[in-house]
Amino acid sequence: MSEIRLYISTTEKQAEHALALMSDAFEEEGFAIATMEIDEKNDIWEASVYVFRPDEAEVYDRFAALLAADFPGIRIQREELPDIDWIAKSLEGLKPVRAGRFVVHGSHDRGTARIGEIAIEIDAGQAFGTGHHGTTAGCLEVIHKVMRARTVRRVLDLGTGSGVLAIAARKLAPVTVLATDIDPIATRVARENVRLNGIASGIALETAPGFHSTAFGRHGPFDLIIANILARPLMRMAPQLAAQLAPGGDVILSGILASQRWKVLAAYNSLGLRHVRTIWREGWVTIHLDNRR
Ligand SMILES: C[S@@+](CC[C@H](N)C(=O)[O-])C[C@H]1O[C@@H](n2cnc3c(N)ncnc32)[C@H](O)[C@@H]1O
Repeated sequence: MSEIRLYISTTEKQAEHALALMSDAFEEEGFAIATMEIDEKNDIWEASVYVFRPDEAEVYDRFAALLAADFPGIRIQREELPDIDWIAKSLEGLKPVRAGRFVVHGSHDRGTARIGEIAIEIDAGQAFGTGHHGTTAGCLEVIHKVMRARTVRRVLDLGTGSGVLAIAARKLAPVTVLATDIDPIATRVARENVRLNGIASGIALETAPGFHSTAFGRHGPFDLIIANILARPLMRMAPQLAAQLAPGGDVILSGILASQRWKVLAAYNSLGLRHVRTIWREGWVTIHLDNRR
């Protein structure tokens, strides 16, 4: 059955607002919603709800009613999506992913990087982080933005999974990285990936739940802390995370559903961290904060 995308064209700020309205109205009923950036330079975004044909008329009317007050006169557009070929779709999942300057690829796609891109090789395995998930890609994008803007020396990658983010930071600049995970399998896989990516030094791997390790004292404080975990542990660990941040440092948080972002932001704002940007990918948000005044 064909799927239909109903969408509006907005600015980034408006897309955020539309998504909040849409998540209240549609998400509980199982309709997928999303925002995506269309044109970074001109700040053009789209906010979409996905429906199957039998629901289209009803969802269209509800979408129009939802937008009437805050987006008067906005045009709801429609795109019919082709029927999905699931085999092709599953192979697509193995294709290289581009985010920031990084291209994350499997071993079957070696040599895929274009001039100026940084290749990271990760095969799908027992640890999270091939780059295909919106949270990983969001983190990669913000890592690139932060490290392009200023000199970073010490990085913490909390919940490293496959090690993809630690590898990205180390490949981008001569930083030292402490990469930790609660799961010993993840730290083993990350160690293999570090080696596979030709990184001989600069990344220390440690198995630890949250901040329960002496490694933090040895390697911190950090100029950049990246934690792609989940909203609840991120809120719970906010005081320890903030305590590990060097003055003038940056924090990248992900694993947060769009509807949870305000609570996470509040937890970190109350510790003196300031919101810099939010990246939206497939219903997940990546939040960038800093402690510069
Ligand atoms: C969503 S994955 C992120 C992996 C990778 N950093 C990425 O961005 O693709 C979250 C990882 O955090 C780890 N994790 C979950 N809770 C943790 C905790 N309290 N302390 C350390 N690691 C944790 C999980 O084992 C998992 O490998």
